[in-house]
Amino acid sequence: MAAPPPTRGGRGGGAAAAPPPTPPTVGFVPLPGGALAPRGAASSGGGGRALLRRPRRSLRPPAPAAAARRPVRRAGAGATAAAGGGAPRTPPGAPSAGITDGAAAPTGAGGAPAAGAPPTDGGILIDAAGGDHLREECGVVGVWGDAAAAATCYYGLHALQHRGQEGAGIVTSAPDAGELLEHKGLGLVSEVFGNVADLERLTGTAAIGHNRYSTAGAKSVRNVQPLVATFRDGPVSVAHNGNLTNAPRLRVELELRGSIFHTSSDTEVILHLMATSVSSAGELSRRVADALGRVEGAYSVLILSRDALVAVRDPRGFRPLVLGALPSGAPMLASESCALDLAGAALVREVEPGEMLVLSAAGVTSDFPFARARRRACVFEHIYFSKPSSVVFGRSVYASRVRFGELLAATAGVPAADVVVPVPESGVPAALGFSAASGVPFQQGILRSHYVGRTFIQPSQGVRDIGVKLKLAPVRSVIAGKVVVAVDDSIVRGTTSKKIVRMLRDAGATEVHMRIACPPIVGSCYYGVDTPDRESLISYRNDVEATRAYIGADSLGFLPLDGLHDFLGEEADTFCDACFSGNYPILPVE
Ligand SMILES: O=P(O)(O)OC[C@H]1O[C@H](OP(=O)(O)OP(=O)(O)O)[C@H](O)[C@@H]1O
Ligand SMILES: NC(=O)CC[C@H](N)C(=O)O
Repeated sequence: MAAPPPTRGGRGGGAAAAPPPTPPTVGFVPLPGGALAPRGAASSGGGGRALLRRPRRSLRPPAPAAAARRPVRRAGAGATAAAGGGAPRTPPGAPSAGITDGAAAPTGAGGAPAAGAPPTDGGILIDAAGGDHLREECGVVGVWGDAAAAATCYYGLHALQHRGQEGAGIVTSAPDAGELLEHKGLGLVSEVFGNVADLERLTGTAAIGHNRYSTAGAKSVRNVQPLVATFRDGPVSVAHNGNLTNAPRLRVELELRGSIFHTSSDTEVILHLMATSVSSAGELSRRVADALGRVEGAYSVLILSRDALVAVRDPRGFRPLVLGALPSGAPMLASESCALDLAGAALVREVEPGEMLVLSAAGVTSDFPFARARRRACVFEHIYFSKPSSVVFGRSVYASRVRFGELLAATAGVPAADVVVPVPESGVPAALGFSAASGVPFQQGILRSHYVGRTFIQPSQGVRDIGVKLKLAPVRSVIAGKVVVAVDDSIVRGTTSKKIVRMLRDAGATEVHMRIACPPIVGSCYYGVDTPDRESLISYRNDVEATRAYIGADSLGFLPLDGLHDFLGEEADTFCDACFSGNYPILPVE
């Protein structure tokens, strides 16, 4: 794929160097119950095929004392970025253009910001508004027909803790019980379930669980999932990973028809749409299909009633969802395969985009009740979110990251480097790949404290600044007197990179070259990743050279977008890369 024009110094990738310039741098596992064959005409499972099969395949630059929220500036002409290209801009503000498929967001002439963008004056973006670190999404887990359902979910949530640290919860269903049992709260899984009695109280053989980091709605205990509602024919609970791009509009419609919302979460619209479904007297799966047929955006969702567990992935399959089987044969569902691993379940396959699985006493059925769409799996799952031990979208996350590092070494190598140092944790596999491909030795020149969780990295600039120092420490014996290549998975606000460069220089590095194993992030995510507003993304306002100057590195290089596409190969157009390209499969509807 051709790189966009380098209007603003190679936003799409490549490297920028400080003057003097450096060179460019289970087999089949039976489930309890009956039918295993998909029942939808368009089922990818294929008429007689077994259902259980192997898978197919914080820029928050610290503001100078008087600079908080000062006018945005950007690098002007003359930036010294190397190869790469610009990426289209996302439209200003939250667009309301309905659904598009593959439509690039409006771009100003020559790659400049579209109309409505803040003024620029040739400097570097400084934006001191609040915001957390990036790794925030949500994780879901579910199990059916398991005597220890709540405990299995608990382990699954532990394995998925990296996907959300704001709140956690588990809801269980016992056969013949009149209600669903729930326990949830704000905090980490270990905090919410710190009292084992809370877990023991959750009896039942079916359960769903959720780790939340909000993408819509407040960070309040009310919004912690799974959400539970009581319909006239029984209670229903929902756990959702993703973001519904038309939730605000649906909410207004529902409220005008009398729905009373109890949360500010987008997820609640699913419950109200189910309650008001034309199939409200019918079986759960029909209501779910009716409801989800009206929502747009990203959802990997688990819905539990007294009689069934329904798992659905949106037609574009933005967010992951896998099916596994416990040693007993009981089916388990999770955002990532690492949750199956911890619970002792075997990975069976992905839930397909647009697929609805219904787990009940009758067995497991598969259906594809929605209009088909091209898959748009989130490529950032491979770059940053998912755990390296997971298989996501049919690919090993670890292998992807190592390959990103190898490609980075090939496109933005550092001649005469002495040592490759990863920025823990997410930068480690890419640094290994960079080292292997370049022949420069890998060393753990930065160590991560295991006693600092993100709980302590609060959304205030002062605490965030100290947060990086609390979390990461240099190893002087590795760094001193060396030309260091520091490899990280991504730059969001630039906070971490700036601190890392300073830290390495203070530890005696003679040169520090930052290498980033993904393209510059230029757009916010509308599909369940809690990226900050694009105004806070350092690469939205700054070209590679201006970013390099801000973080203070001797050179800065990104994995180019076309390199990422080459890596994805024939699957490239089945991945969503909107945060790098501005190519949004669906735009939000207000
Ligand atoms: O540019 P910034 O706004 O600083 O954000 C980018 C940083 O955030 C992430 O690390 P995180 O702190 O989530 O830790 P991890 O690598 O251990 O997941 C990522 O790996 C970068 O290091
Ligand atoms: N990150 C997510 O998947 C969040 C789920 C849902 N949109 C919420 O905000 O609760």
